[in-house]
Amino acid sequence: MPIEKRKIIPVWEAVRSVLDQTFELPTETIPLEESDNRYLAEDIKTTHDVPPFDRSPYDGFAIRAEDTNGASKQAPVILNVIDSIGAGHVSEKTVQEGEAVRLMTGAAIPKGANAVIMLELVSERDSVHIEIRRTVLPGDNISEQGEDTEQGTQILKKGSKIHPGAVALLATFGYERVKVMKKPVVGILATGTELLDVGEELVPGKIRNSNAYMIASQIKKIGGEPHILGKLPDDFEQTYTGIVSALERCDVLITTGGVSVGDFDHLPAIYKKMGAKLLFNKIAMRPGSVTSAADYKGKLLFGLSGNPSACFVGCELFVRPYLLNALNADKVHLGVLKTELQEDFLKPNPFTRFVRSRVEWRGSAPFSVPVGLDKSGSVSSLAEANALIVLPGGTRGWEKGSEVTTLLLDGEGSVWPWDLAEKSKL
Ligand SMILES: Nc1nc2c(c(=O)[nH]1)N[C@H]1C(S)=C(S)[C@@H](COP(=O)(O)OP(=O)(O)OC[C@H]3O[C@@H](n4cnc5c(N)ncnc54)[C@H](O)[C@@H]3O)O[C@H]1N2
Ligand code: MOO
Ligand SMILES: [Mg+2]
Repeated sequence: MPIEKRKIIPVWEAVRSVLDQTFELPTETIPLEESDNRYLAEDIKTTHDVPPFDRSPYDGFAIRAEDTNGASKQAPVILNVIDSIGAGHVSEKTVQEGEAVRLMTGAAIPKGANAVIMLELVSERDSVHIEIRRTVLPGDNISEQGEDTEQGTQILKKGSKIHPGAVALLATFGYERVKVMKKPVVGILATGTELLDVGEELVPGKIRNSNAYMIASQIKKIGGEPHILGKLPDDFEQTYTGIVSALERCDVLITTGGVSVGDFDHLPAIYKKMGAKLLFNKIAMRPGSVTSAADYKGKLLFGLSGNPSACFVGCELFVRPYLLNALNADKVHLGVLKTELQEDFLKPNPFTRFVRSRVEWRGSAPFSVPVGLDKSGSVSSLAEANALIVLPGGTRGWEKGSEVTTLLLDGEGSVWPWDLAEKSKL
């Protein structure tokens, strides 16, 4: 049988076509303590001023600043202490001329007072008299109501990922429960007669199914809910039926293996039989050139390569933005950093390469060091990789010391890292 000719597209075009497919995720309301790393389904506005009342930032005395006019070492001012409060209490007294209220950090400033002096700066004559030897100005040491943020300010955006700081704000404004996007359910099906379960002993010709677990871990990190739906032998009918029934149980289906041109690579024919609309099945990238995607009745099927590194890269470059887009995130792609390449890649490659690497900082300068075997079938390169060096395809190789774009596997993502590639038509 002649091998079908595939249309090769650049990476950014494949990414774009994935982003053009959208799907709606429902929302759910969950306890604040369970909201870490979830995506907010609504904008959050402050429901009150912070602080909600004028308060003391120090343990000290609330006073009337004008009472200290002219105070000095030689001419100290003596004030009567009329009350003493800790945080959480409000004094019922009003500070009048010559008076002070002893108060602790976080306590509300009593009526009549307009400044606070720290405990260390006064001498206590007895339990009800203090001596002040300096001039205090009105407003000194008062945390004013609303100085941190005012009521009605938009403080967190729909689509932002809930991190510890966001949790602090949600708690501040009384969100015991938080409205978040439901996690997209991602079905994962591994194909390959050679695949053993993780707990099985090796036998000749077989390998363990590592991709399904790797993808599940990537999906969790991205913010989805992975469902490993098992593995299928390289049999057309079984794979076809497996995929069709798996699609009913998830929002997105990822398969691994069987997308190339081999005798047992059934995915292309399965897409055809299903009537799924192919988005792409050949990308000018390495690893992962055979990464495929197809739309079946509004649901996306990602056909990732069986080769572990190719599978990993395909998930990061295409599945990540697709899921994060549905979660309303704004930085749906991997983060970008310019780094100095630490190895020669002198052989020109027509395809853009994504080299598993480690970004290391020497002082304030980022360097990228390729890690492990640079082959798409390699799994060891994934052990230490925290980044992918992007080596645009073309007629030239890349020398050690060149500045290269690097995609970061951890941390904040980016809005669109493909600008350069797009402009140069890579
Ligand atoms: N004649 C050609 N051969 C190949 C081409 C090509 O263009 N012409 N492309 C090569 C490239 S590039 C890649 S990438 C692979 C893609 O292969 P498939 O996606 O069809 O995947 P399989 O053939 O099923 O498996 C490839 C490789 O990966 C191992 N594998 C599969 N599933 C898993 C799993 N779940 N866990 C771990 N490892 C897995 C499998 O045993 C194979 O070694 O095709 C090239 N060939
Ligand atoms: O598609 Mo393969 O992963 O390029 O090496
Ligand atoms: Mg194959």
